[in-house]
Amino acid sequence: MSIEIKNVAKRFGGFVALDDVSVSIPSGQLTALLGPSGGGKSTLLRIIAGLERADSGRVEIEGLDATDLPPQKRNVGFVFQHYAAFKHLSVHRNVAFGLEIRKRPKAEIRSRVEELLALVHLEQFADRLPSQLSGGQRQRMALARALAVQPTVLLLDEPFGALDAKVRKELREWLRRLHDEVHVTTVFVTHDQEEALEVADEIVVINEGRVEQIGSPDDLYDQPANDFVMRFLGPVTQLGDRLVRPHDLQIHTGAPDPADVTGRITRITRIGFEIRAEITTSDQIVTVTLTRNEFLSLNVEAGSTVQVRVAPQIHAGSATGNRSEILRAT
Ligand SMILES: Nc1ncnc2c1ncn2[C@@H]1O[C@H](COP(=O)(O)OP(=O)(O)OP(=O)(O)O)[C@@H](O)[C@H]1O
Repeated sequence: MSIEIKNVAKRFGGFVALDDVSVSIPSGQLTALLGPSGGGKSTLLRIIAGLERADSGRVEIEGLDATDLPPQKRNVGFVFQHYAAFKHLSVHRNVAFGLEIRKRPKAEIRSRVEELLALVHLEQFADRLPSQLSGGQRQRMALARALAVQPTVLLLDEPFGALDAKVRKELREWLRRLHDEVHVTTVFVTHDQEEALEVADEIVVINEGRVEQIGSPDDLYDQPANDFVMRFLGPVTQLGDRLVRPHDLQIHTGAPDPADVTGRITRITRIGFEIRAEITTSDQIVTVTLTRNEFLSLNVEAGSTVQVRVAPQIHAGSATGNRSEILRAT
C-alpha cells in the first residue's frame, strides 16, 4: 500500500470534518475521493499532503510514518483547482522551478522539463507565459510542474473543476492516459461521479466525514453498499419500496404478471439516444430509461397503460417466455 490513513479524525471548532477515517490507497493507482460538497474530501487530501494536521490518527506514505512530517518532507506533488503559476516566468521556467530550487544540474533540468512538456503535450508552448495558455493548458502545466520533482504521490484537488464541461472531459481522458504512462500513485478529489467512474481505478466515497464505501467503479455502481452510494453514483427511481436504476426497469404491454406494477405513461422525454419515460402508478411516479429503439418497438405513447418491473437478474424475458414483450433498457 502506498498511503495508509488510519483512524484519522479532524474537527474545525465543534464541526466534525473527518470522523475516524481509515483508507488504504494502493501504489501506482489512480484513486478518486468522491462525495458531495463539504463531505471532507479536501480535508483528507490536505491531511495526506501535510497542509492540515489530523487531531488523531496516522498517515503513512510508502511505509514511512508521515503524520508529523511537514509537506516538503513528504515527497508529494499537488495540483489545485486554481493553480498559482509564477506569472512572470515562462512555462518552461514554471515547470523547472522545483528542480532549480533543488539545485539540479542545468542540463538535467533542461532535459527533464522537455520530457515533461512532451508528456503533457505543451512542447510548443515552452516559451509562453502562463497568461498566454488556456485554462486546460495551465492545468497540464501544473501537472508537469508537480511531476518534475518525481513525487511518490500526486495529489489533485478538483484539478479540472474550474474548466468548462468539454475541456474537463478531454482532460480527464488525458489524465487517464498520462497515468497509464507514468503510474505515479495519484489521489484526486472530485464531486463529479462521472469523472470518478471514468478515470479512477478505485473510488473512496466520502460523506459527512465518513467513508461510505471503497471499491472499483464497477463495484460501486453494481453493488452500492447503501442507498447513499447508490443515489450518488447514478440516477435512481423507486418502484414499490425498492430503489433501482431507471435502466434496470423493464416495461411491457402484455398481460400483467404478479411481479409487475401497472401504470400509465405520463411523460416521455428524449435525451440523446435515450428515452426517459415517467410512469405514474397508483401511488408513485417511476422513471424508466430505454434506448430509442427499445422504446419505438414498444409502440406506446403518453397515456398508454404499461407494466413495469425490475429486470430479473437472469435472462430478460424468461419470466413470460416472450422476449418481444419485455424490453430491458441499456
Ligand atoms: N479551515 C477550516 N475551518 C473551518 N471549517 C473548515 C475548514 N476547512 C474545511 N472546513 C469545513 O469542513 C467541511 C469539509 O470540508 P472539505 O473542504 O474537506 O469538503 P469537501 O468534501 O472537499 O467539499 P468541496 O467539494 O466543497 O471542497 C466543510 O463543512 C468545511 O466547511
